[in-house]
Amino acid sequence: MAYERYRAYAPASIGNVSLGFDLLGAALRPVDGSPLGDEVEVLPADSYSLQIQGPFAHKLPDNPDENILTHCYHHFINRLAERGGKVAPCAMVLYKNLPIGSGLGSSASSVVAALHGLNAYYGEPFNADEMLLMMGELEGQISGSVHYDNVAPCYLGGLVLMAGQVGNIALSLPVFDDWYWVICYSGIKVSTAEARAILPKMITMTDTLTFGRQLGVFVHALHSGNRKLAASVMQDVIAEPHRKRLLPGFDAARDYATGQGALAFGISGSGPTVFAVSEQLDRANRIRDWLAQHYVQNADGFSHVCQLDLHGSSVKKV
Ligand SMILES: Nc1ncnc2c1ncn2[C@@H]1O[C@H](COP(=O)(O)OP(=O)(O)OP(=O)(O)O)[C@@H](O)[C@H]1O
Ligand SMILES: N[C@@H](CCO)C(=O)O
Repeated sequence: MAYERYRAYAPASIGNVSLGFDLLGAALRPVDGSPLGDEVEVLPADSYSLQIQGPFAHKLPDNPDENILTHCYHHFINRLAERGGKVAPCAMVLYKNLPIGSGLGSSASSVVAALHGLNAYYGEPFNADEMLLMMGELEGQISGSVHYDNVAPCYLGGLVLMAGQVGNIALSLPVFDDWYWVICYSGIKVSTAEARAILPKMITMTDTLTFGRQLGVFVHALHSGNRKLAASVMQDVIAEPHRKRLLPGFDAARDYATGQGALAFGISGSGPTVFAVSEQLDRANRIRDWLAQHYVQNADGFSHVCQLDLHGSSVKKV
C-alpha cells in the first residue's frame, strides 16, 4: 500500500462549560476565521520520528517520548497490529498552536489531531466510537483521569454531553447559533492534574442536587430553545469555588462581563482561560478587549470572540 501525507486540525474546547463538570464540553471557532487548535501531519517514513513546530513548541518537553503524540502513535500502531498484519511506520509533525495548561483542551487537541491523522493515513481502520475511546484513554494518561469533555467536542464539534456508555460515549446537544463565546487565556499555566487534586473528594447534598437540577434543566432548555432558561443554570458548584483562587483577576473579570450583560461567565476546563457568553457581538468584542487588557498576565495571553465549531476535527491529504 502506498501511503500519502495527511494533515489534521483539532479545535480548542471549553471543558465543563461551568455547569457540567467532566460531562459537558464545547468546541471553539474564532469568528475572525483564525485557526485555534493544534495541527498534526502524518507522513511516510522508515521509522517513527516527531518534529514539533509552532508558537508553543518550546513549552513542550524536548524528549519526544514525553510528548503525548508519541504515546498516540504507539497506542494506535499496537491496536492496528492486534487486527493482524504488519504495520509500516510513519513520522509526525506537530504544529503546537495551543498553549499548554491553558484550559483550552491543549493536550486533547494534540491527541485528537494525532489520532484523526493516523486513522486517515492508515485507511480509516477505526470507527468514530473506537476513536473516541482511544482519545479518552490517551488524554487520561496526561491529565490524571479519563474525562472526555475536551476530546469529544474537539473530535465531534459542537456542544457535547458525555453519556458514558459503550457505543454511546458522547451525545451532541442542540446549540444556540447566535451565542458568542468570548475566551481569554491569561498566559499562566495551570496543570489539570493539580487543579483536579485541589477539589474535595466529596460533594455536599445541596451541591449535588444543584448540579443535577442545573444539568437537567440545561439540556431541557437546549431542546426547547429556551435561551434564558439555559443561561440561568450555567453555574459551577463543583470546581469554580475551589479553583478560582488559582486565577488572578477572576472575580474582577466576572464582574466586568456580568456588567456588560454576559449571559454566563466561568472557567474554561481547569483554567486559567475564562469564558463569557453574549448574544450581542459588540458586547462580546468589548468583553474581549477588556479581558485582553485586564485579565491577561503576560505576552503568552490572548482573547478571542468565538462561536461553537460545529464541525470538530478535520483531516485532508496534503
Ligand atoms: N502534545 C502535547 N500537548 C500538550 N501537552 C503535552 C503534549 N505532550 C506532552 N504534554 C504534557 O502534558 C501535560 C499537559 O498538562 P495539562 O493536562 O495540564 O495541560 P493541557 O492539556 O494543556 O490542559 P488544558 O486541557 O487545561 O488545556 C504537560 O505537562 C505537557 O508538557
Ligand atoms: N473536566 C476537566 C477539564 C480539564 O480541562 C476538569 O475540569 O478537570
